Amino acid sequence: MRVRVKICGITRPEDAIAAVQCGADAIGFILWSQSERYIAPAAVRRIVKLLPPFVHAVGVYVNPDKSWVEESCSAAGLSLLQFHGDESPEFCAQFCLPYIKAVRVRAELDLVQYARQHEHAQGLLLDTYTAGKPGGTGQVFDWKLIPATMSLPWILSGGLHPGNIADAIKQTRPLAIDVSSGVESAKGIKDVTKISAFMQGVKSCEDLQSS
Ligand SMILES: O=C(O)c1ccccc1NCC(=O)[C@H](O)[C@H](O)COP(=O)(O)O
Repeated sequence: MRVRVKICGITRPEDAIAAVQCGADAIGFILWSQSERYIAPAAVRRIVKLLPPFVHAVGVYVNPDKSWVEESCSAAGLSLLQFHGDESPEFCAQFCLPYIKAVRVRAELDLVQYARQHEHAQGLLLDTYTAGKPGGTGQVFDWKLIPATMSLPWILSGGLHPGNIADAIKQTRPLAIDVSSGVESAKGIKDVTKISAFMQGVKSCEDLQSS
């Protein structure tokens, strides 16, 4: 099966269109107002209307109020939720959309146990731990910390870019990958040349993926 790709931190329609034309499977929108990549739900909705069917519109939240998720996910027209903070499994599972749970990988965290706790998640998004920054850091974590087996599908994230994506896929064999900083020219502004080079890197691993 080919590796699925989510391009996160989209704020402009033209970047969403470029990502989809390059083969992205999911587009991520940061619905956490403290991010430089924040986008308001009404603006998300305008972009979502441009997406073809079967491309996921993912809303990214960090320790949100229940009411904010309810209000924004319906206003934005999301198809998938991504919780990127310390949300409990019960909190994440209470909405009418499927969710993925982001986890910031560090040696002292038991990912196998974490996956078991989030049994209702569609998958775990493995991201880099940086104190004080929930996500979108552009930093890589130590891929050796990924367990050989987990009870949930997982998505590789954190510091991926055109120059390391092929190695990342070869070394970790992820189901899916997620990128933000590595395909940007500035925070929230994507660079089509970088998106295209990133997707070429993914495609260069296709033989490996189907073997
Ligand atoms: O991108 C942000 O600003 C952000 C802020 C708060 C929580 C999550 C955020 N991004 C979520 C993502 O899914 C990013 O793509 C992921 O953290 C990887 O980012 P990067 O290392 O920049 O590729």
